[in-house]
Amino acid sequence: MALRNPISQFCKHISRSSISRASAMSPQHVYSQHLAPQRRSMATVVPPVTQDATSSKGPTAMVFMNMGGPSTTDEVGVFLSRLFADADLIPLGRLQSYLGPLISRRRTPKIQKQYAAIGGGSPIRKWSEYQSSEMCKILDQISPETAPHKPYVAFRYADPLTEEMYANLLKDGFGGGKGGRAVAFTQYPQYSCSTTGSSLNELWKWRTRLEGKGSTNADLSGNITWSVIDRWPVHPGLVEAFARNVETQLATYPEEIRKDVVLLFSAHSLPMSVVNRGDTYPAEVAATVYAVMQRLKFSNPYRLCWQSQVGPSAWLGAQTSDTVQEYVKKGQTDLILIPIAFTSDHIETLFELDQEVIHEAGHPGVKRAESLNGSRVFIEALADIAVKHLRSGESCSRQMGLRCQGCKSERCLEQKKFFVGQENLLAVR
Ligand SMILES: C=CC1=C(C)c2cc3[nH]c(cc4nc(cc5[nH]c(cc1n2)c(C)c5CCC(=O)O)C(CCC(=O)O)=C4C)c(C)c3C=C
Ligand code: FES
Ligand SMILES: [Fe+2]
Repeated sequence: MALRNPISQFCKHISRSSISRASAMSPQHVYSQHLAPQRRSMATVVPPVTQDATSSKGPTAMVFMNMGGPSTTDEVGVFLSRLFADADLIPLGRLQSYLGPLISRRRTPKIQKQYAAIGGGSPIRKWSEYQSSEMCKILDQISPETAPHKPYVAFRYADPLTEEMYANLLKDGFGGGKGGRAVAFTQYPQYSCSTTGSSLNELWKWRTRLEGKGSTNADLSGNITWSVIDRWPVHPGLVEAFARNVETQLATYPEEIRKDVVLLFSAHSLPMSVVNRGDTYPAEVAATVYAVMQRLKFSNPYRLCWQSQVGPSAWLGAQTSDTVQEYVKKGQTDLILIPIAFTSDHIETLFELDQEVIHEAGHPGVKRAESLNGSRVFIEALADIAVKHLRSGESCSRQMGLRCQGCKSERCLEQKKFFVGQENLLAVR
């Protein structure tokens, strides 16, 4: 990203603390129609899973990768300092190690206020631990051949970090012996080099440090075999989970106006420099939106808009806040905002959408669809994505092997070579 004045860029953000909304955990016990019968029938034929009795390929580590967020306001400073140190997200060139800490220090008080306003921290750790452990319980039932499945969380900027997760994997015996199997499962449904790509670069770095040549665990026969679930933008279970949350919110409008409510899908924006490098995220987000609209039989008019841009450089638009304001000005005051690129609540839903965009719109007809959080349909979708991957024999998607046309990063090159190359090891497992 070309930075004219990096410090002011990242410190000119809106900041207003108002009503606090606590993030109560409310798992929906709704079963997906296409997954539940399959699961029920398998549960009747498959005996309880024990590693010795039923699994030939297990145990399998299921590693949920995400950015993470500060669980308390005290953690905001360190969260931002890690975020601004990440050259895959915010490239500051040779000045990264100087400017990163400076910008994050300047930004911390404002962002602390925002986390305080959503109840004192990000709920992402709570949701990631819940989603991963619930998914593993389902996997033990539907994939006995790779059981037991052990859940891990690896965050890019908050605890537990990738290095902590990797140390736990080794401690739990996944390295050594004949070498264990681990699946890096991105929790970003749509791939971006600044999100999933950054997490994979970090995973590759720690794999090299902890298990590569010259490391204390360098016995190649005992290394962990890795594969990656790198994107799942139109998985039917994901689409179903989003669609049900939209339908639930649509049902709160009087029947006579329901079909005229505008559905505003909102995704985190990207700097245009990243878009122009060839990042696949915008196209994959659009694919999710279209799939959800297909599932809803195009019942309502809709738009995709982009939120959370940081600083004055060019970002992908139209911005969500402008979009809401413009529609309200045009007299369209019944709108449902749908966060479409993240699978649980975070500061950008609970603060930016709820406490800024919706609050400022000042119309009761402007609402938000619930995030996926503890949705049972969603968790069953995760299990379905995982089981298909485990049975595919693939180390990653075909798409992941191709770098962006504008990519100049050695990290991306080496990381992709590594994960694509794991396919040969998977074949002999
Ligand atoms: C799909 C989701 C996300 C994309 C793509 C993404 C790109 C991106 N983000 C920044 C800069 C910041 N992001 C920050 C927080 C943040 N970002 C996402 C998601 C995506 N970011 C989330 C869910 C969160 C909040 C985490 C939580 O609360 O749990 C922040 C920190 C907050 C702030 O200072 O405003 C920054 C900075 C860039 C530059 C970028 C693309 C290159
Ligand atoms: S930036 Fe996309 S592959 Fe490197
Ligand atoms: Fe972000």
